[in-house]
Amino acid sequence: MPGQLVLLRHGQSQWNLENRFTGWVDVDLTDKGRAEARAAGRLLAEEGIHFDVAFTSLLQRAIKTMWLALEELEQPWVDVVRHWRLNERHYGGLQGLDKAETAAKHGEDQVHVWRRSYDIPPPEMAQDDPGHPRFDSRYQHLDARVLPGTESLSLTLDRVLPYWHDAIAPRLKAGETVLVTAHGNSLRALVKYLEGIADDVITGVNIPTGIPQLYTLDKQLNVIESRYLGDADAAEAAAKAVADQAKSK
Ligand SMILES: O=C(O)[C@@H](CO)OP(=O)(O)O
Repeated sequence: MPGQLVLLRHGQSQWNLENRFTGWVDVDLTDKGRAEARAAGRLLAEEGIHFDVAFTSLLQRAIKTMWLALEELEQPWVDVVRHWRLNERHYGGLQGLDKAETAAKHGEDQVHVWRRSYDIPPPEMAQDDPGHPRFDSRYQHLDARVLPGTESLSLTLDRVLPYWHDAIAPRLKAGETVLVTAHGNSLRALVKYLEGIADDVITGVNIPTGIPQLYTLDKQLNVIESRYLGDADAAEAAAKAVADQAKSK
């Protein structure tokens, strides 16, 4: 019997609150985000989940969400593995910009293409931009050629998948229960792969902050069942609110 998989998007971050494109910028959680992370831990406790391993990105909003959820779950001892391949999709030149202002300037349709199309990346961040990941010490051990200056969802999936196959899938196949705490778009990429969602359908998928999504998988890791824990209507409303972030006011 393969194990269970829980996907958890981080709680509200400072730039979720300010409605700014975030990507690889390492913003912290807000108080609300920390509360969401703890609430996620309580939902996992109610479900009686016992994790064997937890994977997360190199960005503090995901790392801290994972800590807080595991603390609330009273499983702070669970093995934790952090990896850059679980980082958020790199938002290129949009990082730091206000989503509604960007929609007012470029049009909602263009911003929807940048946010949700499968294979059209946002404008690229210049290689010499001080915010480029090649100047960030946490990525210094990597070949600079793998570090993105922008990413579409398709490019995000291309860099998440090798890590899924090498590190995460073997643990599930061994029967372990696995937590992946990551980001709106790195998780959309994974969800697209796991559920076999078509390129034109993934554009309508939005992942709410801080609500655990529980997957039951078969031996080949095909999805048997998936559901958000807690109140289904609340999860749906929260996903819609994410979709609406880039409406020009
Ligand atoms: O800003 C971002 O990095 C992401 C996730 O917060 O935003 P969006 O939902 O617009 O893709």
